Amino acid sequence: MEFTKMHGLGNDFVMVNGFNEDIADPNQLAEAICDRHFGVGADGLVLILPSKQEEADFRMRIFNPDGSEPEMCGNAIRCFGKYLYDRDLTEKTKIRVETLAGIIVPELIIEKDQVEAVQVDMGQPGLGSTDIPITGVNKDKVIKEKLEVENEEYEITAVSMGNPHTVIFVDDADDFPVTEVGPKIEEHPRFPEKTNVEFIEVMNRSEIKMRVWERGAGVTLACGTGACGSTVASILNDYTNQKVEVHLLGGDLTIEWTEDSHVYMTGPAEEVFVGEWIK
Ligand SMILES: N[C@H](CCC[C@H](N)C(=O)O)C(=O)O
Repeated sequence: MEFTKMHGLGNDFVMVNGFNEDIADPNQLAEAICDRHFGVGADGLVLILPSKQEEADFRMRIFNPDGSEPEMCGNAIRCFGKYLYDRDLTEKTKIRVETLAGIIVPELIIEKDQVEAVQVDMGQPGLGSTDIPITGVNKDKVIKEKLEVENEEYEITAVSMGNPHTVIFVDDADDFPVTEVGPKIEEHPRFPEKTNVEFIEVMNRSEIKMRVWERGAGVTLACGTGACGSTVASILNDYTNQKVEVHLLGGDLTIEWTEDSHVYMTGPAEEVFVGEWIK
């Protein structure tokens, strides 16, 4: 099976063209191929598929290294758009992609016939407790909610980008024990679908620093939906303006959200190599 290795700010993916390859058990394949010692190694498996919906051009399915299938992936959808353009699978530069989070629209920014960057309409965030979902609270915005984690209490703001994000504001993101606290919140019983966990240091009203523990993946160098959710959370708490530079371990994303409208994410997408999976 041919695959293409791509990444968005070091959040890396094995891309497989579902038009040419028949994948019988993508959950199992994701676990095997994402393994960094016994497989290719990646933060996710991404399938390029024909859309089942009239109003979409293609369909994207994403699988975490633990085999789970999340609703969306921001860094992957930028890679998805570049993949299609570079292989002449579309002439469009604004592509409508069917996902479990709805139709998401990457727009390719082309310079000298190269994909310089990708701006993505990530849709509207879900703010209510049932959107996340989170139990034990019933509000249309989950802001400064108390979460008991073993003998600690955290103040969280929860936002859905189709997938769940639990945002905690901290004084020093570099210094925070992400690998210790992240999994306890990911698996917390108040999250029926588990959750991604973002730790945010507000630098000023237009910059935040983000560290992330991803649902089904653990620490990653970048998380696109997480950067969107964290920006929405920062605006809801009036810590930042509507356009924010998000500084991640792998680089920077520009996120913009005007209340009651869509979230827009802009960032790079890179292709690293093509390979053949023989297992
Ligand atoms: N692990 C995430 C999916 C990948 C999201 C992230 N890699 C991104 O760029 O949005 C989840 O289970 O919701």
